[in-house]
Amino acid sequence: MNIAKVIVDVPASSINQTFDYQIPERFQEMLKPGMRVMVPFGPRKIMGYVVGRTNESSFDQLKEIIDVFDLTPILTTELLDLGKWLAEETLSLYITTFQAMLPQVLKANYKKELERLTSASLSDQLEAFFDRRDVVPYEEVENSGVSFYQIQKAIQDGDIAVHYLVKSRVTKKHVTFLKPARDIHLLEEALRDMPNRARKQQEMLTFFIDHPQEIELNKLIKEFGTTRSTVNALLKKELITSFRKEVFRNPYDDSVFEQTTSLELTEQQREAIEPIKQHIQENRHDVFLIHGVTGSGKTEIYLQAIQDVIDKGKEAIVLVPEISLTPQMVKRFKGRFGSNVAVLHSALSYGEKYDEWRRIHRKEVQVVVGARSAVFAPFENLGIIIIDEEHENSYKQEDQPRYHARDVAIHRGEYHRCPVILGSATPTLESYARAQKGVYKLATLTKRTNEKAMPEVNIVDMRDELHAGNRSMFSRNLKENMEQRIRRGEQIVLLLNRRGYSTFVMCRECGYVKECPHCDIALTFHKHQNQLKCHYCSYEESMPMYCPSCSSDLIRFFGTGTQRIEEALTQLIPEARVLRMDVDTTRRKGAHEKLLNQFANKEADILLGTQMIAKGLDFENVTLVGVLTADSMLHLPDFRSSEKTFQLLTQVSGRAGRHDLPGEVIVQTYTPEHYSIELASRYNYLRFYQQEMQTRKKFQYPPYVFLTLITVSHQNHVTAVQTTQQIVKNLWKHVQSDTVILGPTPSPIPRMKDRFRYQCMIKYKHESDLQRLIQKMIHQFDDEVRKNDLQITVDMQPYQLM
Ligand SMILES: Nc1ncnc2c1ncn2[C@@H]1O[C@H](COP(=O)(O)OP(=O)(O)OP(=O)(O)O)[C@@H](O)[C@H]1O
Ligand SMILES: [Zn+2]
Ligand SMILES: [Zn+2]
Repeated sequence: MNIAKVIVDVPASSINQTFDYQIPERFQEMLKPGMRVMVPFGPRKIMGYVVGRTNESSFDQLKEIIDVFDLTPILTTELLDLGKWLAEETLSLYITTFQAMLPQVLKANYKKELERLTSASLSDQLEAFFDRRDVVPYEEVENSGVSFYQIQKAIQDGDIAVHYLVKSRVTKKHVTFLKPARDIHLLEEALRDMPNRARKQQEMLTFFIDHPQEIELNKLIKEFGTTRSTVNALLKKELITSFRKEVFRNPYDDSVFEQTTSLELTEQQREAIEPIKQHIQENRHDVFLIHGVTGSGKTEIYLQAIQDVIDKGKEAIVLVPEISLTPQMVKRFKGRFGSNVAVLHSALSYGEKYDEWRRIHRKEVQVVVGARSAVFAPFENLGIIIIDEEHENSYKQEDQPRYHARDVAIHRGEYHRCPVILGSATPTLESYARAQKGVYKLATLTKRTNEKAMPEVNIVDMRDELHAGNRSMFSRNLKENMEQRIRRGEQIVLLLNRRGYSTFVMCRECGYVKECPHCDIALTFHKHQNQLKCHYCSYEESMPMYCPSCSSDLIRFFGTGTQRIEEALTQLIPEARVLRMDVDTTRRKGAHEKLLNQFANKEADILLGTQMIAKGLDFENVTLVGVLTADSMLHLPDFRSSEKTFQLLTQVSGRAGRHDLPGEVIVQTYTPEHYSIELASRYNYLRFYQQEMQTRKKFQYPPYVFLTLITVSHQNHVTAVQTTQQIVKNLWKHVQSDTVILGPTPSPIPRMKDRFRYQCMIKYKHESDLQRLIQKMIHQFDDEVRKNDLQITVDMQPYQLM
């Protein structure tokens, strides 16, 4: 087994394969799959991942591995296989899927150093190698008498640690510790011999006699009220010793979380958790969909299921959407499981993320709570994977590799034979349909745990406002209610749904929205050409002057930003204290949290914001939620727009009246009769599901069909069109008879960074080997891609259609 199979770090499809390298003698014993190596590649030296070892190669004259970066594998064999599977499923490169599983720090080649962790004597060679130093640059291993294998062993035994040195050394933090250097009776002897004027030293020595365990230097100085010089005096007399120890930066101070214990479950919770517990006990895989209204106690179910998993000595992954990963959320998991929880969050620094990842890698925790990429946590003994708010689009990565965390979770769940739990108050149609078919197991929670009714939702027809002469963004009803709450010292959340603004055309007189006659999707307004276009089928027409439905000339595209609303709001109700939360006010790190704290501390009456305020927030003083324009998302050029509207309205309504004070929701809309608005106001998910499924069936959208999106971009317009055309033509020749290929059409953003973008959409029911087929089509353009800067991207599960 002296040959290594290596995936090299060259992100090009022509290089997307393993290369064979000879393993030099000195790495023979220690090299394992999942380690990173440095290898010669053409004239360069590059990084690569060892994915296997073998005895034979079809090539002779293999080049040798130059260096090995890791002393323990950073990818388990499961993750290596997962990466391979994921690359094939999503048509990504192997190298990109491996990189996606690792923290940033491990994606590059950093300098390393070895640190001695023990004062016990090591082997002669290692002693010579360290040569009384605590830390030695890794390069010194090469010409020393020690072998890499010896070092590897010492790391496994905990005698040595290896550190990757990232810029500004963020990867590690060292702390100096002190402990007695001699037996206690010798310290006592020294104490008796100490002259009386050395009072401080006496006190400290007494302390060490009473507390002979190691203590952090800074802590000693602070708590003991002593100085460095006293410590130094004792060090010099060799009564105590100091040593450095690596501590992991824990971004959360675990001691501040109040510990909680399991709650007595409600009837509905018990029914939902029972089969999950059984699967955990029997090591069985299945996917469970928990459909529970907001406040129905889904999280408590997760917590108790995880407890079972921990009791079995296994591990748990909990995925939550990035924006829901609030301190409130972290607190619930840390509160139950304390420091047994690692948190993977994009707001952490590279170093902090790396530390959390290593706590998982070293099996120091059994639970990880994190955003999308936490699904790759390097656990080897998984007992459960939970995806909270499973309907969230952020579980889909919109970049290579274009994966959905749900698919990865299920794949890992099958491998580990453990349950996968999807939870939501508004499940995706895809998941709910699977549950209806029995592919997933469904549990339904209809009641809030506190038995409180859901807040009442009032719909305001904005067309009536216009007719009554009110041209502002705020209906009279909303204004009066806001004023009343402010008088009572209660708080208000106002949602401005900004996505989709200025893209669709609507009649403000009658609410009519121009849609594509072939696709049932709002046409997108292109300002420059004054044209309306369909982004699915490339249908287009010119912008009408009058509403085709009521002949009003008040037909126009829609658009207002949060800042303008804030201004209008302070004019309307001058006494209102408003906090604005949008991408602009939350750009800086920690800003999001600060705004929420301000609001929680009642420093403002109104929290005005975009989507990001709709999730997970829980303020007891909020009694009114206003949705300024429920329609804006309804008319996105996206077949999921009704679903997204329903989800958003349901989520945001769940923010009001969660505690003692009753809540109310006011939804302003130009299309009150639309089923997603009407049914969301009555919390009727099931009816919405049924109605939406009919639409999906009629127009052949998921879950009735699968979609694949191919996007081609090039600086030259003609090249982009022709390439797409050719792909479409070739595909037609090979697909099943019931498969449809739409396009080529210009992408929703037809030109980006001076590149023209065209796309085609494949709608299919049965294509057993579509990935391979597409791969073949694309390979024909390999030369163009390499030499002519052509780009072709494939999304096997497109979500962002605009
Ligand atoms: N069995 C129970 N008995 C009493 N209180 C409970 C129980 N289960 C959960 N709770 C409490 O009810 C509240 C709502 O529960 P939880 O947050 O778990 O619901 P959820 O379904 O996750 O809500 P959301 O979808 O809004 O996030 C919490 O304050 C929780 O502590
Ligand atoms: Zn009209
Ligand atoms: Zn169309």
